[in-house]
Amino acid sequence: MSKELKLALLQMDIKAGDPESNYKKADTMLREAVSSEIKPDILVLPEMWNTGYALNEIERLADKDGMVTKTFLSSFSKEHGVIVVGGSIAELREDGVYNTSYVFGRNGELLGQYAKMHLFRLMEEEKYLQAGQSMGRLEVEGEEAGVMICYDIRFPELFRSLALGGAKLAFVPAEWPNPRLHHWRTLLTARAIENQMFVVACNRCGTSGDTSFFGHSVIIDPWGETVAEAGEEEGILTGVISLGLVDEVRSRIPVFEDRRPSLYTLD
Ligand SMILES: O=C(O)CCC(=O)C(=O)O
Repeated sequence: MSKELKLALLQMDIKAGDPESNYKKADTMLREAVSSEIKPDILVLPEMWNTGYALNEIERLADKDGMVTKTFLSSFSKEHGVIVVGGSIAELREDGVYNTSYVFGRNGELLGQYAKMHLFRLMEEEKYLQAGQSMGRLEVEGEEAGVMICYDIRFPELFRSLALGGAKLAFVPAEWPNPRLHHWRTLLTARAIENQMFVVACNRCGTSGDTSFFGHSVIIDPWGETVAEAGEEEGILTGVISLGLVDEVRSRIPVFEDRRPSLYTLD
């Protein structure tokens, strides 16, 4: 059976260092998305949407053990019977701050969580954040899926491992800035084509200090075709995908059967 999923990506402007206003904005956009005509099954938020990149004050601003965010997203999922891929937030744990994504199911249950494992040095993440130690694997509507965050798309091994584990769908919350729109599009498209999977990437928009973010949240199918792509403005991007296309593409060009991993060695 070919599973159809209706998606809503919340391309949100984020106020650095102002969680209160960001929670309000997320709440407004989530409500807008569930009442939209498409009636989405899955809603996706961008990266670090609670605090933005207020890294200097991140320990003070971060959500302790993610409790505020988990309560908020879990009750929203349950109230509306939807799946929420909660982008990511700054989460304060005992050993520091993590860039963490939570995914909640239709009954408000936690389907999975993932802390960003590749920290982005260009934005000095490694000075302020702790790196996650495991992949973001989860099951969505009975299908294997993965969550990766922003810079992770530069690491094809991560996507390939998840795809080898059966993932048909990858969610990518991001705060990907100008001027690297070309990298954003190309890397996301490559990850979709090489792994023959859907890639659902939700970027932020707006500016933060000297950094501007181009939006262009996008849904890409396993052929590398764009199902839907946003512009630069704040708003909700919707699209419908059919997971049956993954099996179709994988049987037409059997990349996974044709791999020769025993030969991929240097000696
Ligand atoms: O890799 C890039 O160019 C952007 C990555 C990034 O902004 C991030 O991971 O926060």
